[in-house]
Amino acid sequence: MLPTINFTKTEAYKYLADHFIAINQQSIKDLFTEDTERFAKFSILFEDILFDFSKNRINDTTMALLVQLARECKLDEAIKAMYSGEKINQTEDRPVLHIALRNQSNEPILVDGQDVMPEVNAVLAKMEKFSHSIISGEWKGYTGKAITDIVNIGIGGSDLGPVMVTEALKAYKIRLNLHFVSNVDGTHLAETLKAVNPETTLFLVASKTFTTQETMTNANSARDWFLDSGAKKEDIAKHFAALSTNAKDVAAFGIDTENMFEFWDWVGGRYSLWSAIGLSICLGIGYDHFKQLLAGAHATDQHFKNTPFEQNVPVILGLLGVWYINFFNAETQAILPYDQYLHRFAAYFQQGDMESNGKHVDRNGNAVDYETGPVIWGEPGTNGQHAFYQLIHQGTRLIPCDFIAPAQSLNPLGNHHPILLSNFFAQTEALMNGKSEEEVIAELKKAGKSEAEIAKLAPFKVFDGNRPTNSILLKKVTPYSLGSLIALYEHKIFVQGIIWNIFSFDQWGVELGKQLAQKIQPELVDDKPVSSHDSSTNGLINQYKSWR
Ligand SMILES: O=P(O)(O)OC[C@H]1O[C@@H](O)[C@H](O)[C@@H](O)[C@@H]1O
Repeated sequence: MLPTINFTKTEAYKYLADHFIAINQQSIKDLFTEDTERFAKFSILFEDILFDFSKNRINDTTMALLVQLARECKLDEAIKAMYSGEKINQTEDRPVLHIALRNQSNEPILVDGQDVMPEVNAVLAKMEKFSHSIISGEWKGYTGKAITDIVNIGIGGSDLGPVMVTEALKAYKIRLNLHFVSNVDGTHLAETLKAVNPETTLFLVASKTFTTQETMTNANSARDWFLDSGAKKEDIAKHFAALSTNAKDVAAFGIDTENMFEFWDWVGGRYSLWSAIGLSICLGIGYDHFKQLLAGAHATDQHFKNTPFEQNVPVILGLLGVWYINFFNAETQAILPYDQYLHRFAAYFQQGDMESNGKHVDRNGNAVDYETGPVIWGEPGTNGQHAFYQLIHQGTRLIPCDFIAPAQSLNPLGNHHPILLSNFFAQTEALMNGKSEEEVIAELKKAGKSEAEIAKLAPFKVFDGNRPTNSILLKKVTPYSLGSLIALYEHKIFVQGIIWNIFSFDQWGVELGKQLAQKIQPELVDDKPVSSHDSSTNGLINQYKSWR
């Protein structure tokens, strides 16, 4: 059982509330002037990842109190409970064990007294064998040709992780072309099918439950398309595989259970890229690289489990988020990767974070009276700079930002990378320092502006600064470092869920819309006007019927 402490009633929270008043008067810039050790103090080198959190609105007291908060909320007990396979996903009565999927130490992890590692390793071995035979061309399609294209059909956690990782590691691609179909909008599948040949395509139907409407609709249409191409029913075995926990429905769909890659109900959808759901990753970059991804995540798992909170990257990331959300009233968190390959990183953690911590009922079943999970958003730099950074620099809202960049480029083209990185360094400096009125006036004078022009323009050119950022500098994007980075963010979400006293591993909030859609679908079959809803929904449905 997880602790059920209301963090706003802790001693640390009370101290933090007082401390906030003091720190709110101070600028990060001044904090740097006061403390020459600040960078050394507030940065952590974890393997090949430098995590610099010194450009935050914190000092020694803040960090000590935040750590005290984590202790009072019994974060240590919660971490132990997760790692030992306790059923901490209490509303679904399941353990939360994505750490087992990458447990390279092979130390037993028990669920109901049974070690899960042999099963985990057996599926990994099956993935290894299968991906080798597809990549090598040994596996043949129904006309005897090698597979050239993989189409992963899945949605949510059965799509976003593999998409993000295969994009991030595109430089490691071996030979297969990867496609991802998630949206039930027929356009997604239709456009994908235009680009592939049924004789050389392997479909992966990725669904934990194997009941998700969008995925099953896309999978059925893909199967029809395949059979319409002249293939026979028995050829499905050569062109369809399933990644699922539901063997019964996989067999009913017509997929040979030999081609089923299993995982378990203790793997949350949004934490499943490490499981059989990662098969598209194996096929794209090869099993050895997939193993490296798992090894990187395992290193983070060890760090999270064994490192004192003061030096623990996910703990600090999580606590800083709490600091801004619950004391500074920040509503959003930006994730800004300065790496084109990481262009889906923020989108991936939109599900990871918002589906986990977008909750308003605490672990006692009571509505909370404080804010919980933030809105996660972001785009790769420098594109974001030319789009929404205006608001981050001069808008009215405080937006904590995570800047992420690799020191080494995988495409060292001319001077592109130094230009990219100079922007990465400049932005966090600018957000912290801002530009004072005196500086603006001096600049305008130098540019030869008149007194009147200066008075008119100066207010618009001032930057308040004092806007907090984390910088995460990776040596290089590799399968290993990416695995570590993803796991850092996963555990950050866990930390925040524990502090906010919410359940991070269920997702009841996605059900209502699904239920209503199921009810509406039969109402769309004929042209009769509907009157069973509110006037807006009736009006929209009836207009749709008259236009289609
Ligand atoms: O893998 P499945 O069972 O098809 O589920 C896909 C997604 O379905 C959504 O409804 C859930 O909110 C996600 O968490 C999940 O990842």
